[in-house]
Amino acid sequence: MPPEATAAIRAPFGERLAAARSTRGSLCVGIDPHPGLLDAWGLEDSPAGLERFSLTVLEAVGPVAAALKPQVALYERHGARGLAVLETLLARAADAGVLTIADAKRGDIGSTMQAYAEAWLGEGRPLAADAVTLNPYLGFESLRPALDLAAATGRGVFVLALTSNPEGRSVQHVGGDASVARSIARAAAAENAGPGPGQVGLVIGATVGDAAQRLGLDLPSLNGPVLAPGVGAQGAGRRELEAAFGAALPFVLPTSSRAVLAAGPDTAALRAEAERTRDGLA
Ligand SMILES: O=C(O)c1cc(=O)[nH]c(=O)n1[C@@H]1O[C@H](COP(=O)(O)O)[C@@H](O)[C@H]1O
Repeated sequence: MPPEATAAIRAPFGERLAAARSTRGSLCVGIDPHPGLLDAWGLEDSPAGLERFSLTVLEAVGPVAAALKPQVALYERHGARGLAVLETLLARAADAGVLTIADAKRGDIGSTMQAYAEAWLGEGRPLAADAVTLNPYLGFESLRPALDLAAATGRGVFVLALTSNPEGRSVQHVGGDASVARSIARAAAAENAGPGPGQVGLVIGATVGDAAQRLGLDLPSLNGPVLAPGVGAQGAGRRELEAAFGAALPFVLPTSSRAVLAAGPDTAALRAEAERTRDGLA
């Protein structure tokens, strides 16, 4: 057994997320250090600017969010030094008891997927977060190494089902009752068959309207969390979340990046904006 799959040293992700939501409320804040935001904060578009931005968000928003979701592309564009900043952010968040979801949207054939799983979920790996986003385009079962490693290490995954962008429909909605999105949701639910809240979540954008109901996704039987990006900059708010999820809203973790981040760099203003967003969606 590889070192990444040693016995879990933490409670299962589903339980840890539920605990964070009950104490800090149900908002995930994305850390997306776009060059324009760095500029608006008076920071350079450089690894140093990235680090200042990331640690400020952690300090200001960590205590009032269920989780933070760094978008890894914004770190990758700075190369090795950008990824070093991401490592620092993930380590500091872990020290502060703040859950992290690495938004990496990984997916590949099984042998390569094993390496992605180890990179983002493996015990002792520098980029391991509490959870990672996964892309099931190569087939849900291609994600098996990540599903198994998450279960073994008390970490989680969020599998793309209905994404917030309009182009997603051309793949995810196809097939009516036998849509790709529905098959992904069913496969995720099968992974969460235990008694506690499961560690396999779905990504369903807050902007998708009634697509989840129309395509027959049975979210209450998922027994896992639903990450719902699209709040704020992409136009969704409380009304759109209700339209998208209805009675399944308690399982949903609304997610906002740019709209909250724009309130910085002042930490008090940033925290107040995160709280205002969170409370406005509750
Ligand atoms: O997986 C994601 O986080 C994600 C899925 C999706 O369907 N739509 C979506 O916008 N996202 C991510 O969520 C973030 C949204 O950012 P804002 O539009 O600034 O709130 C970006 O990092 C996206 O990559």
